[in-house]
Amino acid sequence: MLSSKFIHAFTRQIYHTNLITSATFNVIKKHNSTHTKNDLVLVDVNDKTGFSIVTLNRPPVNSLNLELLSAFSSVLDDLHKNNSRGMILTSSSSTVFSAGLDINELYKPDMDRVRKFWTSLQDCWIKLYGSSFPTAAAINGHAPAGGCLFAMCCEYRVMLPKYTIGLNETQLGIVAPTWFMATMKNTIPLRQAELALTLGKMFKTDDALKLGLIDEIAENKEDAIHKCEIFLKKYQKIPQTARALTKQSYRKNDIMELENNREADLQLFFLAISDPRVQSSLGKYVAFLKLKSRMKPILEAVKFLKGIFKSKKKKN
Ligand SMILES: CCCCC/C=C\C/C=C\C/C=C/C(=O)SCCNC(=O)CCNC(=O)[C@H](O)C(C)(C)COP(=O)(O)OP(=O)(O)OC[C@H]1O[C@@H](n2cnc3c(N)ncnc32)[C@H](O)[C@@H]1OP(=O)(O)O
Repeated sequence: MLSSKFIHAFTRQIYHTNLITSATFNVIKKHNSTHTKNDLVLVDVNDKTGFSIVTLNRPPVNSLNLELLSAFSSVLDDLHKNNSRGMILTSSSSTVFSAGLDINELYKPDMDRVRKFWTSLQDCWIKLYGSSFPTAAAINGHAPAGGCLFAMCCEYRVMLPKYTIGLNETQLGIVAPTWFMATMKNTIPLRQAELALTLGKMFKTDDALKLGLIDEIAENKEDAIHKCEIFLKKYQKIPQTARALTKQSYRKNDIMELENNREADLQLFFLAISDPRVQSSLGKYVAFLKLKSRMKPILEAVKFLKGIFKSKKKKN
C-alpha cells in the first residue's frame, strides 16, 4: 500500500518535472552560473552536457550550519524543478570536501535554531538521496561524518588521494542517526558498514576504494569532475523516468522511514544533544579542534626543521 502510493507520488513528480518546459532550464543555461544567498553554494551549469556543478563554499572547512544547509536545500529544489540532467557535488576548499555538521550547531545549542538546523538537514538528505536527477560526488578533500553522508547520497564517488572519508560519530561520543547508517548500508557491504560505524572509522582514499565506499580515484579536482561527467553521461542512453524510478524505488524504504518519522527523529536528536555526556564530549571536541588549528604553525615549523636536519644528515 505504502510502496504503491510512494511510486505513484514519485511517478507524478517525475512526469511533472519532465513536462516542465526547457524555458526554466534555459534561464539557468543562459546565465550559466547561479549563486545562492551569501554564495554559500555555487551552481555552474555546463552548457554542453547540461550537468550542474554544485560547489559547497563555506570556508574554511564547509562545516554544515543552518545557512549552508538551507542554501543547499534550495539548490536541490531548483535542480529538481529545472529537470537537471545531472549534478556533480564538490567543494571550493583545496583540502576539505566537508567537515560534516558544524559542531557549533550541536554544542550548547539555541533550541529554536537547532530545530530549524536539524529539519534542514533532514530536507537535504531526503532531496539528495531521493533526487530524480543522477548525482556524483567529486570528493576533493576530507569528508568526515556529514561530509561522507552527502557523498554517499550520490550514486558515484570520485576521490582525490591521501584524504579521509567515513562516519566518525562514535569517536565524538555521538550516535549516527539511523538514516546516516542506512545510507552507508546502501553503499558498502553490511558487515563492513557495522564495523565502520561502531569504530567511527575514517578511511584513507586507497582503503575507501577497496571497500567500495568510493568508486574511483582521481589525480586532481578537474580529473575528478571529468570522471564524474563520464559516469553521468552513461545515463544519457537510459530513459529518464525508468532510471529515476528505479533509483527512488531502491532507496524508498530508507526515505519513507524518515519521511514518516521526522518529528520522532527530531525529538531523538533533541534528547541526544541534551544529554550532559554528549555535551561534554562535544565540548572537548570543539576545544581539541581549536587547539589543533592553533598548533598548526608550530607543527609545520617542526616538520620544516625536521626536513632540514634530514637533508643535512644525508649530505654528511
Ligand atoms: C539515536 C540518536 C540520534 C541522534 C544523534 C545525535 C547527535 C548526532 C547528530 C549528528 C551526527 C553528526 C554528524 C557530524 O557531521 S558531526 C561533525 C563531525 N566532523 C568532524 O569530526 C570533523 C572535524 N574536523 C576535522 O577533522 C578537520 O577540521 C578537517 C575536516 C580534517 C580539516 O582539517 P584542517 O587541518 O584542514 O582544518 P582545521 O582542523 O585546522 O579546522 C579549521 C577550522 O575549522 C574548524 N572546524 C573543523 N571542523 C569543524 C566542524 N565540523 N564544525 C565546526 N568547526 C569546525 C576548526 O575548529 C578550525 O577553526 P578555528 O576557528 O580554530 O580555526
